[in-house]
Amino acid sequence: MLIEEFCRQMPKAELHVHLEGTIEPDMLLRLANRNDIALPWENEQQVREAYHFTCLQDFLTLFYNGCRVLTRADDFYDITLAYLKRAKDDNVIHAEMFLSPQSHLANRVGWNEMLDGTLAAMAAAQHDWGITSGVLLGLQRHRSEQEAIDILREAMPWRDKLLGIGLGGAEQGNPPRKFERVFRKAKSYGFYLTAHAGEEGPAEYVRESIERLGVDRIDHGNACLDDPALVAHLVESGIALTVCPLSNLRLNVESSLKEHSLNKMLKKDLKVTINSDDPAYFNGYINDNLVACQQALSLTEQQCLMLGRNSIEAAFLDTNQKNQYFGVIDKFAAHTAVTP
Ligand SMILES: Nc1ncnc2[nH]cnc12
Ligand SMILES: [Zn+2]
Repeated sequence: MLIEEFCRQMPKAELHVHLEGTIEPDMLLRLANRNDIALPWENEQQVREAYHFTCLQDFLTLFYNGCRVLTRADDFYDITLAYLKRAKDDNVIHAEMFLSPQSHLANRVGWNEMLDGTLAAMAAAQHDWGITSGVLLGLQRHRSEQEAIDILREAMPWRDKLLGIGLGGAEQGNPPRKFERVFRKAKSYGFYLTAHAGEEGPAEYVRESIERLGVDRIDHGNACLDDPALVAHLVESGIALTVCPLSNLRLNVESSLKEHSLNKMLKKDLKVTINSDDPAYFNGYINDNLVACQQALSLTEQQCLMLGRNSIEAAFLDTNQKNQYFGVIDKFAAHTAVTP
């Protein structure tokens, strides 16, 4: 088969996707209608036309506005199931998804609505399609650390059902060190830790996320390339970067896929994975991202397989589960020939 088809069919994990960023325009309009929420758009085309951004903040304003359509457990169920179905169709075998509690609490939507719906859809997707998944609470960095600590405390009843925490939102001017205490607490609860860093912010924020927050993974991480000692540390420690190429283009973090940091990251042996971030807003799911990079950078079959294996290695799964998934990829590779 052609390498493009090989990328699409390869079993993979998605490790960086925001559930609220998966609400497609038709779903957005349907949920708004169902919950009697006024939106400034009347049809799908108007919604799509609004999805043009010059920077991260531009996008975040629309993202938070879109969160308003989610009010009941059913809404969270529907968006989670729709994403997992779409991911399964891209041959995703495991997904780790951010949920942004502060966005919903600000809209007077409670924890039961958010998590009962989301977790029920995850169980249904595993039962029906065999796809495994986990939820990370995406804390907002423009809000206070005290608020993040409160969020962590409020999430305690669901502790065993959550994978961990992440840090997202407007990066510039909101350094990771602001959240040192909350990350320490989360670690003590046995949570996995990750943070968006080096997307719009500097390499220093990637370094701080590692040294002061103790993260297990970096989301994006593009700016790390500006600091050779940091790159060496990332390579040596095996800390993975969850790179989101089409998101980077849409938010003007990178100017083209041919010039994308991914190329340099691969050359420097950084452990990179390819992800979609907010696929409904950036018009690209994981396979769209993978195929676009393969085409732009002429990635080889071996490089594509490495990206697939990296996604399992960097997942917050136990060793047995990882070995099982490595086996699935190996079997795929052994039975699939790429036409030159
Ligand atoms: N790309 C991104 N960066 C920071 N916060 C986000 N929240 C959702 N998508 C995000
Ligand atoms: Zn993100």
